[in-house]
Amino acid sequence: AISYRRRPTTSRRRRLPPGSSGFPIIGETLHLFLPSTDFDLIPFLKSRLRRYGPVFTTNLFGKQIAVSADSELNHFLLHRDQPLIETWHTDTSAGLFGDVDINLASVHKYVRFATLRSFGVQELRERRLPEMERRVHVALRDWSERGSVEVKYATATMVLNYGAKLVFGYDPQHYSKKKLVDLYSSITKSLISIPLKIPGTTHYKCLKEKEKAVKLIRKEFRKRQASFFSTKERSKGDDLLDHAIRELNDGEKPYSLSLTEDFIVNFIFALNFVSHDTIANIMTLAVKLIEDHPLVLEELVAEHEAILKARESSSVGISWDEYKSMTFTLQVINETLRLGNLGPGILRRAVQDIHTNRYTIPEGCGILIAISAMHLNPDTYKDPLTFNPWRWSRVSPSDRMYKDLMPFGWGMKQCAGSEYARLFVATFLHVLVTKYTWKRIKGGNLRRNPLLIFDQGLHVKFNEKEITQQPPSN
Ligand code: HEM
Repeated sequence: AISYRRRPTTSRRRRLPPGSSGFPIIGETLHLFLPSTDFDLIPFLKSRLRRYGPVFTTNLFGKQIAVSADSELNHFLLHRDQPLIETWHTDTSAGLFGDVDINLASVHKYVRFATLRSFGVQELRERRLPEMERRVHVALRDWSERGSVEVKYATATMVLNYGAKLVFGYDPQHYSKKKLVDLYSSITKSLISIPLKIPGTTHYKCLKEKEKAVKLIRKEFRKRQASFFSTKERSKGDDLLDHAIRELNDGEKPYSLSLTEDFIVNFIFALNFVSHDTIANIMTLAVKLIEDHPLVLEELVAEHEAILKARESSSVGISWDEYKSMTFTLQVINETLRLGNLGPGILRRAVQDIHTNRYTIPEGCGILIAISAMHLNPDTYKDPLTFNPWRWSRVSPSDRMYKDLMPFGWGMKQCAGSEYARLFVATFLHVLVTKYTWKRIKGGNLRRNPLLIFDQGLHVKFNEKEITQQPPSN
């Protein structure tokens, strides 16, 4: 077992984890871009873990990084968080999202609080479900009327339009210029790109798209700010922006944070991004995986038809209790999240020397908490590359399988949108399997660059199910 100390033992003074640093400056960065086969770990992680064991050092993007696939160490680090470690970004994502410094305690608390106020369990339970389900119905009906649909783009549109509505009242019909989803789609493409602000580079184009998205959000901010002062009546609006504007103008300083226009606009920009791309990826993966596993589809259909059958005729849509009773669906979602691994892991930086009984991770060193490697560890998950939702039946929260499943992170900074994400995917699957069938037309091949992408997209034909006439009962 690993143990932790405040100071290094003299015999093991500052022993770094094993590893290699590659070429000067670029280090081993290029290895990151060697693609994986399907769901497997990227070859770079796989080969280094085999060579050095679960904790090793490398040099990526010109920075020294300790990579940990060690369950115990990762739980410890995420549990302790500050003052031991802090959130960290690559220069590329810092350029994009850096205006919101999540390491400041006041910023972190406000971001969490404001996200949960719009997307937390209480809101989901009391208000969000009917509208969420309605939007899924409308989207699927629309897709079924088309020849073929690219699922990632289609789900991203559905999820972003709903999320952005909750955040700043976005309605795509009111915007004639480029749609928000298209701006964000181009940003996704360059999340891992070399951060050169030179015209023509991917990163440069991406920053330009960010400016357009920010402009659109800022325009809405200023419109509401003006009406806050011009109308005598207090706005009763309650999207995230309405709350922020009231807090700003009332000088409330939530969590001692002085809100500013720039902070609010940039926070909304970042939240729109994290709240849709992730969910759209998981929905797309689920569509692919379920089609590839007919027994999974069969059990899903059975679960959801049973829900419809048991439902009182007066209720119109999914209830919270029904969602919580979707045992198999939640297993399918867990398994999709485990295999899906949208990125290699979570980035942190050591704020002070971290001594374990084996190594020291030095102050300033980046830390990649390699969640993807934990999710595909054969010692924890038998046949880790197999999509097997049944592996989650009868797993209790104290089991290692359960503890090591951390697609949403773990500890103090665990994802504030995790329940919203699960609920959205469950609602989508409910409507999909009860009312539609689907067939892949083309695409569906995965690659990690090292973030998960569908090379040619996933093109699917959706068809509405023929409703079989029930014989009249006597
Ligand atoms: C499948 C979907 C999602 C995945 C896999 C995911 C993953 C993650 C992960 C791994 C973290 C932790 C990062 C860290 O520890 O540094 C995180 C944090 C966060 N996520 Fe998500 N996320 C998802 C959906 C969402 C959604 C839908 C929202 C908003 C509605 C959201 C909002 C946030 C926020 C605000 C944080 C920061 C929390 C904090 O620092 O306290 N995420 N997410």
